[in-house]
Amino acid sequence: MRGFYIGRFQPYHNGHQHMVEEIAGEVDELVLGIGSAGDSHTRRNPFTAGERVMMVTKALDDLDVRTYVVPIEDLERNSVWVSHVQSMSPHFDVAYSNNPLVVRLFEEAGVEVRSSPMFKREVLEGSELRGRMIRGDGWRDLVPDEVVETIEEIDGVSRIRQVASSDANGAAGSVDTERDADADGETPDPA
Ligand SMILES: Nc1ncnc2c1ncn2[C@@H]1O[C@H](COP(=O)(O)OP(=O)(O)OP(=O)(O)O)[C@@H](O)[C@H]1O
Ligand SMILES: NC(=O)c1ccc[n+]([C@@H]2O[C@H](COP(=O)(O)O)[C@@H](O)[C@H]2O)c1
Repeated sequence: MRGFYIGRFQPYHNGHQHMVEEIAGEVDELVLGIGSAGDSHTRRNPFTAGERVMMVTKALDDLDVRTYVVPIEDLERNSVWVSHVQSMSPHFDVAYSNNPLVVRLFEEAGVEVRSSPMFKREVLEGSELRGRMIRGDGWRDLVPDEVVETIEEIDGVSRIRQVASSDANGAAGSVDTERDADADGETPDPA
């Protein structure tokens, strides 16, 4: 049986790794989708698809399950997104996600979906990690060692600080208003 798990992985952290280890116990092969693959160099999506491929490929090297890493760009239309995913991925039998929209879209398309409880979500959340990198607070213990290596190789902390501070919405310096601060085209939350 082949499973599919998609995330933005900005960055790939120990919550994702925990979920992958659980999935690995249920499937023979795993497709890891790198979501929002066209996005990079924003506060919410600082890393390129290639950099995220590197993070997850290295972090999954010791995993006992064959893994295929597939970058998947976003589409304007949610209604055809599952077909888009299927067109980019090896065939899969079950999708894993804790994202309510993703769960709904797969279920409506007739794909079996499995969810799992969030693992240490108070710290293992992408936005929390990005905030820690910007502020200079501890983040290295919250991601696999291979992700630390990749982020250091690409000078990722310096990048995320720069894109956060040069943000077009004038939210420079703010570390708590990521959605507002991001210049990636998302509609900001109302103040
Ligand atoms: N701590 C966690 N435990 C279990 N699943 C998680 C955890 N964090 C994220 N996930 C799940 O992994 C998938 C990919 O998540 P994603 O890449 O958006 O990470 P995130 O930590 O939620 O990041 P962000 O804050 O950037 O949105 C989603 O299904 C998400 O619900
Ligand atoms: N219409 C679309 O392009 C569409 C719909 C649902 C999810 N997605 C993507 O799937 C990924 C889901 O990952 P998260 O669970 O990490 O949010 C994200 O990259 C998200 O942008 C895209």
